[in-house]
Amino acid sequence: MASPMEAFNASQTSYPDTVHATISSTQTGLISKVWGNASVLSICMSLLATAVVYDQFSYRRQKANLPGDTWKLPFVGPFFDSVRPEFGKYYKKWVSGDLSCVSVFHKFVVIASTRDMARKVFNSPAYVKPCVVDVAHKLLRPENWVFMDGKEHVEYRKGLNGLFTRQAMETYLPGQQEVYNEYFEEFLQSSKEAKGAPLPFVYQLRELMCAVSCRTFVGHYMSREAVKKIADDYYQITAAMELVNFPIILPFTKPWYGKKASDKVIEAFANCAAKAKIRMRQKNAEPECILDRWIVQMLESERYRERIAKGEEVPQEEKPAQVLKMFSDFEISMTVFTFLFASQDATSSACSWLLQLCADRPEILAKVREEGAFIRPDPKAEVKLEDLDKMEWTRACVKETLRYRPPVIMVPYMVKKDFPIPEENYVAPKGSMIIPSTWLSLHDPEAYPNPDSWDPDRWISGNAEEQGKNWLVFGTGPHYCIGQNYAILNLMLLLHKLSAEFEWQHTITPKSEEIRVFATIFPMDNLLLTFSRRGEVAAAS
Ligand code: HEM
Repeated sequence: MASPMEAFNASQTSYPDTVHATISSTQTGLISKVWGNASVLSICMSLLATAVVYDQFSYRRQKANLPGDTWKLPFVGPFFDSVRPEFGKYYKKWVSGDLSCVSVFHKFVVIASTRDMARKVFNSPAYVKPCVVDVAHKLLRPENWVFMDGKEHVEYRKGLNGLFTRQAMETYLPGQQEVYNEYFEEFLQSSKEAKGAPLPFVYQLRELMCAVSCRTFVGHYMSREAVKKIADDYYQITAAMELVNFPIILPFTKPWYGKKASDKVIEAFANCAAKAKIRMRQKNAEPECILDRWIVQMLESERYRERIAKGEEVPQEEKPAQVLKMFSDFEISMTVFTFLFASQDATSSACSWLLQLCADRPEILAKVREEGAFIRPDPKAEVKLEDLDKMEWTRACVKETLRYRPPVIMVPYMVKKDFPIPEENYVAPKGSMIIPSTWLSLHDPEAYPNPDSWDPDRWISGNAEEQGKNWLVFGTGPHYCIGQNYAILNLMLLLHKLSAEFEWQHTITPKSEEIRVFATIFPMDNLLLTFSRRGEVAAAS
C-alpha cells in the first residue's frame, strides 16, 4: 500500500504546470490566511488574558486586607447577584467584617456594615459624596442638587428646609387626607370584589404612596389619571435602580425604560410648576403643596430683590429667611422629582411592613386605636398636626417598624479622594463606591435589646429614643434625609386614619417575614390583606 506521502507525490506529478502553480499559490495564500487569522486570534486571546489578569490584580490591589472573594468572576463579578438581590447574601456580607468588598464590572465597592463604620462614611463629606446608585445620575440628571457637594449642597439645601417645617406639614395634611380617604375606599372595594379573599397589597400601597407624595409635592396641579400613570411608570424607575448597572444605557434594558419613565415624570412636574407659578401670583392664593410653598418663597425673594434694586432700605425682619433665585420650571421639576425619587420606594416599603406588623399584633393595634379614639373621637373629623403629636403608640409603631425593617438598607456613596480608614488599616481608593449599611446598627442588641422582635413599647417605656447614634434609618451627616419628619408624620397619619375607620386582616404565610429586596425591602409574599370597614363583617365571613 502506498504511503500517504507517495500518494501525494504521485498526484502532484499528474497535474500540468499551470494547475500546479495555481495550487501552490492557493496553498501559500491559505497558509498565510490561517497564519494571519491565527495571529489575530492569538492577539485577541492575549489581550483578553491580559485584561482578565489586570481585572483580577486591580481587584486584589483595591481589596487589600478586606474580607471578600479571593478572585472575582472575570469582569462581571457578582453582577447577577445585583440583578436578583437576595437579602441573605447582603446579610452575609455585612457580618463578614466591619468593612468588606465586591467588584462588579469596573466598579469596586466597599461595604461599611457596623454602626461606627457606617457613621464614619456618612460623616466624611471631605472624602465621599452620595452617588445613590450608578444609574441615578442618568435618571435624575448629573446637575441635580442631590449630587452637589460641600458648600454648594449646604446652600441649596437651606433653601429647601422651609418646605419641611411644622407649618409646612400642616399645609399638606388636608391634601394627604383626601388621598387616603379615596384610596381606603378603593382598598375596601378590591376586597369586596375578591369576596374577602386576601390580595397581595404591596402594589396598591405603592400606588397609594405615590398618590400621597404627588398630592403633597404638586397638589391639585396634576390629575388623578396622571398620578396613576406616574405610579405605574415609577415601577420602571425602581427596577432600573440596581446597585451596579451595565456602564451604558442599552435600548430595551431596565435603565432604558427607567430613563424614559423619569423623563416623563420630570416633564409632568415641570408643567405643574408652570401652573403653580401662575396661581401663586394671584392675590390671596393659599399654598397647598410643596410647589406652592417653594414658589411663594421665590416670589418673596423676587419682591425683596426689586426693593433693593430700587434703592429701598429693607428692614432685616422683612428680608426672606432664605433669598432664592426664581428657578425655571425644569429646575423646580428636577428637585421635586428628587423628593419623589427619595420617598417613593422608602415609604412604600415602610407602609407595607407597618400594616403587616400591626395586623399581626392585634394587642398593639388595639392601643393605637384606643389612643386615636381618645385624641380624635370623631373619626370623620380632620386630623390636625397637634393630634398626631399626642399619639405616642402610633408614633412608636412607626418608629419600631422603621427600625425593625429599615426601608433603606444601603446608601451608596462615591469616594472622591483616597479615604483612609485607620480603624481597619485600609484606604478606600478614589473612584470606588462605598456603601454604609443601616441594618446592623438598627439590630444592635446593645442599643435595642432583643432586636429581632418588633416591640413598639421600647419607644415608650424602653430607651430606644436615646439610641440616636444607632438610629441610621434616615442616614446622618450633611445628606441626612430632609423628609424624615414628614415621612414619620405621613406614616402616622396613615396608621391612625386606617385603624380608626377600617379593619385589615393579614394572611400570614411562611414567607411573610422573609425579605424581598427591590431597591428597598418588602415582605416576600407581597402582603396578603383583606380590608373591611370597622363594625362591618368582612365580606368573606
Ligand atoms: C420612610 C421613608 C424614608 C426613608 C427611610 C428615607 C431614608 C433616607 C436615607 C437613608 C437617605 C440618605 C441619607 C444620607 O446619605 O445620610 C435619605 C436622603 C434623602 N431623602 Fe429620605 N427617606 C424617606 C423618606 C423621604 C421623603 C418623604 C422625602 C421627601 C419628601 C425624602 C427626601 C430625601 C432627600 C431629598 C434626600 C437626600 C438629601 C441630601 O442629599 O441632602 N426622603 N433618605
